[in-house]
Amino acid sequence: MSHLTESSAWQALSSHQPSIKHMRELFKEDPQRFEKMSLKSCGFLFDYSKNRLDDKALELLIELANSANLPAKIKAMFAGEAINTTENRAVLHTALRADSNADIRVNGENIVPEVQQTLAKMEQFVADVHQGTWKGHTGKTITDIVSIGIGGSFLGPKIASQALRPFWTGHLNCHFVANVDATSIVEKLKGLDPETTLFVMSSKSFSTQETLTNTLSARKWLLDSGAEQSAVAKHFVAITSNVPKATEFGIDANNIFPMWDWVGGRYSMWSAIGLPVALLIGFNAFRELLAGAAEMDEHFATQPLEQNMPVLMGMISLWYSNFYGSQSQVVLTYDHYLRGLPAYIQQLDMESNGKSVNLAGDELDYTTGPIIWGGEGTNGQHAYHQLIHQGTALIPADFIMPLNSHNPLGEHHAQLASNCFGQTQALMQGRTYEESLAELANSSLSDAEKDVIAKHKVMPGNRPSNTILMDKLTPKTLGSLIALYEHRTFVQGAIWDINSFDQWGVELGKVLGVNVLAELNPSNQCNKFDASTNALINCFNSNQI
Ligand SMILES: O=P(O)(O)OC[C@H]1O[C@H](O)[C@H](O)[C@@H](O)[C@@H]1O
Repeated sequence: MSHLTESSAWQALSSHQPSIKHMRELFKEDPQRFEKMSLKSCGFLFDYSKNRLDDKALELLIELANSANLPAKIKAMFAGEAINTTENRAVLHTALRADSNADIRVNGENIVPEVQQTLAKMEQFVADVHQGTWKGHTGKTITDIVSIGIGGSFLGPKIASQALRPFWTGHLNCHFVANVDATSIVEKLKGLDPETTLFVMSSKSFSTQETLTNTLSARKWLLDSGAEQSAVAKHFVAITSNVPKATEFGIDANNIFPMWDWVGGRYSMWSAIGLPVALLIGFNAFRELLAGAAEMDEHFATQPLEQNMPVLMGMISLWYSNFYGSQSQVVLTYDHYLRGLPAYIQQLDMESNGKSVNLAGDELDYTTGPIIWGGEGTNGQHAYHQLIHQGTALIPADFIMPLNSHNPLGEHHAQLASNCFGQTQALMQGRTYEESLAELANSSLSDAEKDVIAKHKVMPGNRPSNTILMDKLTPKTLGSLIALYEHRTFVQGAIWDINSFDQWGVELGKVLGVNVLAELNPSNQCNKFDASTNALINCFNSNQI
């Protein structure tokens, strides 16, 4: 038994869980349930009343958070302590959106001035590109940005650009290349003009195979168009923490935007990794994005645990993972512009909390990160909501929706909202056998047939959901929303005593992939590895199924 599962709060939660009534009963018993289990802050209404929680469970979850020293761990992160213990690094994505007068030290040095200098460099660059001061090698204004990056160097800018489409200034179009599959870059370059295309190469390590390969192909595309080598300086900029490797690669030193090792890749869109977003929406709007995140930081750092949105979201999610055996959780965005957000949260949370040893390196005796997935509503209702309503798995859901659409059109938004709210209600209350049978009362079925069909129509309900509403999707609310999920992830990692900020699990596949690559050529009959891998390699080499 670990320190966590031995704790009195954990034990109390475990013994209390079976006594919690069906949500239908909880709502019947307490007309004030919504008032007691909802929160307004940072422009959000956070409704957590449709959860399998009573007052006692909530109280014990907060007690568990305190017994895990969550308040002290939150302070340690904001203070720049090396909480990423396996890499001996601070975790300071919050510093990227901190006030310019803040004093946040890493190894005794205040890092805020360099963050501000980089923001200023970004702002000037955005202005130069927008105003045509920055031109291509033939003197033409830039029309298209091609962002090359993967993982945390891709998904943040990608989904933020998509979410903030109504805020694009109109100066530029943007294309994202991530996968090493040539189809990605070939399709994205189709129809682009080498004279007016700017490549933004994003790689914290400057050693990611996919990104380097795509950048080499992009450079070849430019030079094959007849451009001189000197043209590269006008069509490539880079964001990296590895400046020497970037200059060695041929990126002009003046075109390199720094980032730092105290920013994790999946937490980096607030840094110069967010340059594609700033180029699309303008720098003032990018500052709004940062301000939204900063507001959530302030909330997270100052609010008592029981009034703290990321803490409540994190603890409620943990409640289902550790006390209901829930293996996956779903994020449902009832907004087409937010259709990419579930994938972003998936990367953020699963790469952070997909761990199985604690900070000391000991195997854990409890579940950690859930499988995060999701998509846009109402599409999911026609795809996977059946399982969420009537499947055997318990899948807690987050519903996210703005009150106001950027595209008000007749009944559309009211119908979207009615679906969002109707789904959370159906998940909560379900449909009893008696209700199902009553619905069949006038059917021509026999009594025996009605009995069977009614059983198939029963929906257990008691399926939990959080609902997050905002006035409108803007750079500010998007910033607060993403920061909310960053801190939710932090909360869970802190309780589970794991390192949410390294990712040792992604390395082996890459190393083995390099060994396989060395065996891929038509004349080679590989027998170096296991029978399966050898066979796959030889099938590829022979180009024959
Ligand atoms: O930004 P880069 O150094 O190119 O890394 C890109 C991505 O690759 C790695 O595999 C990590 O899993 C990600 O956290 C990272 O964002």
